[in-house]
Amino acid sequence: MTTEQLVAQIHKKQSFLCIGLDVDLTKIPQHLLKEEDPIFAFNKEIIDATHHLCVAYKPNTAFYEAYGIKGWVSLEKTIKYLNTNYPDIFTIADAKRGDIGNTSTMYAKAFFEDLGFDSVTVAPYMGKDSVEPFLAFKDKHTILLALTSNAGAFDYQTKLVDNKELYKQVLVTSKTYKGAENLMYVVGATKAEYLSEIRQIIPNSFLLVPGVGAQGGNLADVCKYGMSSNVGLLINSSRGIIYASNNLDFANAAAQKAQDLQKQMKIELDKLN
Ligand SMILES: O=c1ccn([C@@H]2O[C@H](COP(=O)(O)O)[C@@H](O)[C@H]2O)c(=O)[nH]1
Repeated sequence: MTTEQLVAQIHKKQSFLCIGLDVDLTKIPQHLLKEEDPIFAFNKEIIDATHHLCVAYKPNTAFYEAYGIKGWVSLEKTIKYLNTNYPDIFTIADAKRGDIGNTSTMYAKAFFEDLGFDSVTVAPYMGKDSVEPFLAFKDKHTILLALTSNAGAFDYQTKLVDNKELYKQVLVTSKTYKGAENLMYVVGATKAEYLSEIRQIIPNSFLLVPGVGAQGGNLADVCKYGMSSNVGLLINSSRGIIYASNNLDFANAAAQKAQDLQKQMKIELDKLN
């Protein structure tokens, strides 16, 4: 999917919500455990109930890898289900990969070609030759970790390197990479106060913003400081939506939570006009 197509979907749905599919078998409704593939059964119901309220889904691969080969099969079924039934949805493999060049190429093939995701999250710390292999794929997006939502973000990301915070070095340097037009960046909703300065460096790049809901980030603050003229935001909520209920009504409860966020997003989008 191109960035222009993503922006068009945001305006059509009046939403820049990304729903995180972080499936933990200890948290899903018990009746689904009788299904042959409980993870996929859960995802399918969540997706069918919420697809009209969001523009993106983000399975975090850790939640699938934790279940071994069965988990990987559930991930594959989930992305195929999305691509077949909801081709206008932007898909994010939250895998936080990155390695020496030939290995990064294999990661990119795995997520873009084999699984068919639109984007993958990548850690920037092995540098240019670890990121550019992902950028070589047409109409696929590489989402670099810039300033993450967790407390440990302050361990390294805000430290000065050549008189500039490391996360700013990541933003400035990555803009020079071949294929940089397909870069997006992760900035935590818990770091909203940094967004004005981030926007001075990358005025129009899309930001994937996790950390609203369970982690305490505030949607209005993210929009106030982080929204660009092309919207430029995908705000993610995982636990706050998918675990709204663990009863039979779980998918409706998830849709209600998603709608609450979508309504707030509509108000923010109206301010752009
Ligand atoms: O800085 C980051 C980068 C990634 N994440 C991931 O996003 C979701 C957040 O889940 P919630 O349940 O909405 O808190 C999860 O997959 C994280 O691994 C992040 O939180 N912060």
